[in-house]
Amino acid sequence: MWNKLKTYTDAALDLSIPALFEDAGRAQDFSVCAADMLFDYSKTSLTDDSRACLVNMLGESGFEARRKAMFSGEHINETEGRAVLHTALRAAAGAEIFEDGENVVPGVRETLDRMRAFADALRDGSFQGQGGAITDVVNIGIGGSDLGPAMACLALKPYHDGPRTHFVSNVDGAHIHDILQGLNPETTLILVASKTFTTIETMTNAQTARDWMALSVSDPGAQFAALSSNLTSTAGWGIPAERVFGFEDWVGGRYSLWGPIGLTIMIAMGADKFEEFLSGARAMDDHFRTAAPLDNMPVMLALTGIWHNQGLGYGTRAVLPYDQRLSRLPAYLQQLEMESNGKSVRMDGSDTPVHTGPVVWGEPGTNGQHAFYQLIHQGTRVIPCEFLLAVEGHEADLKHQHELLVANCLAQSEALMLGRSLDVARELMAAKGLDGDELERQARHRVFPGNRPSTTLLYPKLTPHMLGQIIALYEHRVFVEGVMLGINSYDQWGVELGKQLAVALQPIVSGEMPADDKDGSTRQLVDFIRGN
Ligand SMILES: O=P(O)(O)OC[C@H]1O[C@H](O)[C@H](O)[C@@H](O)[C@@H]1O
Repeated sequence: MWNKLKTYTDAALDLSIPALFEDAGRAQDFSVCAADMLFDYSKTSLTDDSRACLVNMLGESGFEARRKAMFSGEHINETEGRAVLHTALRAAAGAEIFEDGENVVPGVRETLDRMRAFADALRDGSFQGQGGAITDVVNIGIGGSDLGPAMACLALKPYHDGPRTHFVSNVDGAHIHDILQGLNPETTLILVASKTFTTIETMTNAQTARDWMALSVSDPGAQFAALSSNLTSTAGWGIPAERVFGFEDWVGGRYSLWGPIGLTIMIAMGADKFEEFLSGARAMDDHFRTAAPLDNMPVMLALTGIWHNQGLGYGTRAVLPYDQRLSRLPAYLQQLEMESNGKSVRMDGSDTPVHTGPVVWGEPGTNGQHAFYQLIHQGTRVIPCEFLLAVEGHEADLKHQHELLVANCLAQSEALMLGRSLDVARELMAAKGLDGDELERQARHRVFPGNRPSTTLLYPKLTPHMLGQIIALYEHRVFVEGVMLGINSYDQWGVELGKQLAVALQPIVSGEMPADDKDGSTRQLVDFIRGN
């Protein structure tokens, strides 16, 4: 399958992206409009033929059957024997989705109703802390139990009208120290968010929070709630069932913000807005499961990714939201994409013949422009850039700033594609009065190679509904890329080894055990730490 693509990638290396626009219809032909969004991938080297090859490869990968299998609750997470049903968390009330013969939607809706009642009680003050109404909510969780809700809470700041929200994830005591420092334990609620309820960082921070609260209130446990699929452990931790919001093992941690793990989002902006967030994701689900490949936004986002990474060998992908409130989107996507598709063995146990997921990274524009864009424009590596941009900002009184933001975003994709030729650079230097060797030397530094690919996702405004669409778009992109690679996007065995070794190293670091059986480097590090 990958050999077929090589014919096109070889040819693409000599293509001029600007020249492709001699076809007046290119921008439109190489774009997808769906659900009020525009995904423009025309500033890439994809052509009709290479795109058709990718669409064929998609067909050969068994994509359609796999998509159906996912939505219908089959156990496509084969290494863990689980279904992959985060889409059920946002299904319409009344929908029917079966897992092991049971319709899971009523249970999902019941949990959402319980979340709503709890969030309402916090927001209207009927749930009281030991010093009055709850003013602050701290979500203690890590990975999927942190990145999603933290990213979404920041993204939807204009909609916050509930208690303040905070996130603690790192086991580094500095994190919880700095967050709790400014809070009143009598009016703070702690949400312990952990699918497994065993993650050492989260359980350690939760205990620290309980100790902190116990210094000021007589019943610290009364201001704790749990978001988890491990109901035995939440009970063991002393959190009463009415404040435990559970979910099933068919929700992967990095796909879990649509249910209980999203409770912080619901508390911040209210259950109705949270429903809008879910409905956005649902709209993207409906689009993804029905649209033909060329009209299917997640599919084309994925095929563009495959073209750049597996096809052309560009090993990283920059995600560049020109939207300050999406500043945590790159971090969120790092887990979503790199934990999902960072594999090297296929479903059948064989090695993958091509690279799997790319390195995903990024920062919001325009900040990144003043930091790392230099390398994107003139460095030796080609880095496909994925721009995201809202047509309208929330700050009506700062429209001129939004226009500047938009202009910058468009300017970057234009500059990447068009570059600046040596001739133009020479003219610039001549205009500055240079000539001869010095003109030539200076001009060379001012050349932009151009022909650098980027895509742009435009959306009207970052509302709860729109954010739901955007996140679901990326979730489905990961699915499509995973299917084409033949890997399981829904396990994460690669995080296990370090965790096990950390447990074994703790008594060595504290000095209770010798480091004798460790390698020379680890022994040296331990000696230095102990010696200091
Ligand atoms: O929600 P938890 O069970 O605490 O897990 C938190 C995180 O820990 C792990 O190491 C996994 O790699 C992540 O996928 C997960 O989101």
